[in-house]
Amino acid sequence: MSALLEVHDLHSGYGSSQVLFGISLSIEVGGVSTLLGRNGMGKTTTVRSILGLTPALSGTVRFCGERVEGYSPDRIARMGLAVVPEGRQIFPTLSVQENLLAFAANRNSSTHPWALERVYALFPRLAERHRHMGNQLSGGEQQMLAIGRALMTNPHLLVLDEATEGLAPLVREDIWRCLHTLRGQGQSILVIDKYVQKLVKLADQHTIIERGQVVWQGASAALEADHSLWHRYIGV
Ligand SMILES: Nc1ncnc2c1ncn2[C@@H]1O[C@H](COP(=O)(O)OP(=O)(O)OP(=O)(O)O)[C@@H](O)[C@H]1O
Repeated sequence: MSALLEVHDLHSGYGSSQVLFGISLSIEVGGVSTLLGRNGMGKTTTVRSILGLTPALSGTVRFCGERVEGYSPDRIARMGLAVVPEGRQIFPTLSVQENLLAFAANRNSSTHPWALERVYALFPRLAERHRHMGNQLSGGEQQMLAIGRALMTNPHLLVLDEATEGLAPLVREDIWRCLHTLRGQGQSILVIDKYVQKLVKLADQHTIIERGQVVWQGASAALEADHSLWHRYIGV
């Protein structure tokens, strides 16, 4: 397998406040990886820096074999990097269907691209609500819509930042089920979340960060076996 995303020694921050101090991680094609750590440790900033929203101070970001630091967020997104951001950011005054169609594209040149029917099969709830406006949806439905909208771009890499945050346990289960399905279909995914118990079942590789630095990296079996890591760095 070849690396889809390779981040090397990334330093980044906001104005004079440096937040990342040398983050390195990589995701293989078809791989599922996580970024873990307590609140405020730099997970979202890492994603923002990969996407070009927060410019890197130094270090390299390679996506699909191309150096992308300095590229605009739009250009990186068009290369096939889709982020489901914290807070979902769906369009409140567009219907479910209009939200899904808003950015539809075939960015990974798939022979079996995502289309409305496929998203509705993954999330039957969205099919039932397809005429409802974004602002009429529950939190869980909004999250499903945000994931569906990202999939409609047919991304090489899907990044989920706290996708299960604030959701009821049953709805959370729905999101995990969907991510397992996507994994089975070969979708490369980077997940930021705090439910380690679920993540060790879903993902292959994990990166734990603390105060903007990588403190541990490894496979699911190693993370599952060492609960002291969970307590020390993730707070569970
Ligand atoms: N726009 C910003 N301007 C200045 N500082 C910021 C900004 N966004 C985040 N920070 C700071 O950067 C640090 C890392 O935040 P970040 O959001 O990356 O953490 P996180 O690990 O994703 O945590 P959370 O789960 O709380 O989102 C924090 O100290 C935060 O206060």
